[in-house]
Amino acid sequence: MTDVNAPLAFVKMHGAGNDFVIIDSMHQADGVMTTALAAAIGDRHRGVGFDQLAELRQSDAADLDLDFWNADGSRAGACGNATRCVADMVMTARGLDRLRIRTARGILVAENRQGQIWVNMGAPLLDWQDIPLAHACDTDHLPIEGDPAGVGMGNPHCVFFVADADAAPVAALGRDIEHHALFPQATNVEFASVTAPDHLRLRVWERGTGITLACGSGACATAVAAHRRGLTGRRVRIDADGGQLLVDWRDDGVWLSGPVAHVFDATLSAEFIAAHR
Ligand SMILES: N[C@H](CCC[C@H](N)C(=O)O)C(=O)O
Repeated sequence: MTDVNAPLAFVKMHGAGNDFVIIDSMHQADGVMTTALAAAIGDRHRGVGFDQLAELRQSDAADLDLDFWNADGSRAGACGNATRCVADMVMTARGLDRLRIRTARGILVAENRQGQIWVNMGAPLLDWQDIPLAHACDTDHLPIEGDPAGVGMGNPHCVFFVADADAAPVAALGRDIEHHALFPQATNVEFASVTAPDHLRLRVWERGTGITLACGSGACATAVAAHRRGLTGRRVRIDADGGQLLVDWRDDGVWLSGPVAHVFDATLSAEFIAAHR
């Protein structure tokens, strides 16, 4: 039996500044994470702090299963940057060029192309039921002031195109739109400006976390929304606050790449685990 109150080792990684705690539970019978424990680890004062926590689990359908938690302990159905970080870590450790990762969204494929890791985040969800929205509407032009677009990437996104993303009120508007009635499961909120037909500037308010330095699924959703509106081609560079992401919307799905950093390895004490489980 696994001692669920044993010390818990984790890896801190950054994907373009998107900040992750990664826990490897591949050799446990069950995952160790709970909502309460994720929220405690996610608290930057009481715990460690992260934008998302990702837990690796043994899979009967892919090379590994991957689950995501937000800083408030809520679950996220997709996390592109953490998927890239985990793919990089596991492919390096196992000497693989290709990896299949099962998330809540389904099986995602990661590939090493000339030393650069790409993850296929799957086809964008563009029907209102799938994002999901509360009622039928044109997902390219949501009935919200500012004319945002709605896109699902396994998690909901509300994308505003603005003249200058750097001047956008990300915190004030992000907090409001996150819980807008049109989004029954709340939403991530993107503020994007078009720099060139292959280049966007992006700032993000993440559901369950707040402002982050980058958001992979948000970058994918923004690239999809921009192309749908005829603003960009299918392959774009996206400048997030913490680094540059690459998005390539191909026939087989939306591919995501960008920088990855292994920051440190550490261990949470048994006392911390026992107090917060
Ligand atoms: N940072 C993540 C997205 C987190 C989304 C999460 N905040 C949600 O509740 O959907 C990414 O790289 O895709």
